[in-house]
Amino acid sequence: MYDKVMETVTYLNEKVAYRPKVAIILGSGLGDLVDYIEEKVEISYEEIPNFPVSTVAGHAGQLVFGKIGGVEVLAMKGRFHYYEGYDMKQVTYPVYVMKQFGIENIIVSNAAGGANSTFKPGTLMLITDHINAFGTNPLIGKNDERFGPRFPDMSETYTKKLQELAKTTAKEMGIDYREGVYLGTTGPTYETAAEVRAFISMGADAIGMSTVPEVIIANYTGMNILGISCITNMATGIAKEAHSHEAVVEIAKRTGNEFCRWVAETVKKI
Ligand SMILES: O=P(O)(O)O[C@H]1O[C@H](CO)[C@@H](O)[C@H]1O
Ligand code: HPA
Repeated sequence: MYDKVMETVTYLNEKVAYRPKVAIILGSGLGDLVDYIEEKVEISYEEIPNFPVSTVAGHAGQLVFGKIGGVEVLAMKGRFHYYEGYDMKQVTYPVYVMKQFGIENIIVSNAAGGANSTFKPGTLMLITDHINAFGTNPLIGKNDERFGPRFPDMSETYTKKLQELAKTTAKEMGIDYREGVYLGTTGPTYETAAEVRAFISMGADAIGMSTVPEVIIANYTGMNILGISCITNMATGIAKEAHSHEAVVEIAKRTGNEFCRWVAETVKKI
């Protein structure tokens, strides 16, 4: 794995002059953030050695390098989900690459169902912590100390300093946000109402099918982490209507503007 990662990193180093310290993983329907990136260099996943290819609607499959307000960034437009059939090492492969490429701060975003009944579609939630309900862990297997320790601590997974920065920025910009716990499951089924009740009793405020594996690896490799969920629907049992991915993407796109403004301004201060 290490050699493969380094091969990918060498390719990127040769292909682009940018050396960003900040990366952003864009969730379903949140790809418009790349419109805030100037002097872009875009690379399709197909072109990148050892990179998996994204198959989900609303996920383009490109690495986008450039600048937001003078700060160099790397945006991942299209992520890999466990339910697509990738194994956990493939799902998290880009995060390993980012770390070796020099990324120190990662912003992870997602579209998620609201489990906290005080949320509504369009609510932006700053992730304060997560629950891994995938039933597996991307670090299962032999550990390679060149990436990180065998038993990573997760007592401050979502970096307090970045949370404070995002909160201050939101307040300055008049952006409304909530805070909460993200619970990640495998999908691809949306939850049953009984599962949502169980997840709420476990402490979930938002439910999705991504983010947790990437964050586990970002924490393991020693990155600072900021997470934002865009609540696109209320979770099953709270919502009156049935779910569809088309509706998820549409709401994410519609409310994505606030998300993009918030992330762009926060990036400038990192
Ligand atoms: O988490 P992201 O990739 O934003 O997407 C969310 O939206 C999709 C379901 O509609 C799932 O992939 C879920 O995880
Ligand atoms: N559940 C799981 N994942 C999701 C949801 C949901 O309600 N909405 C968007 N992604």
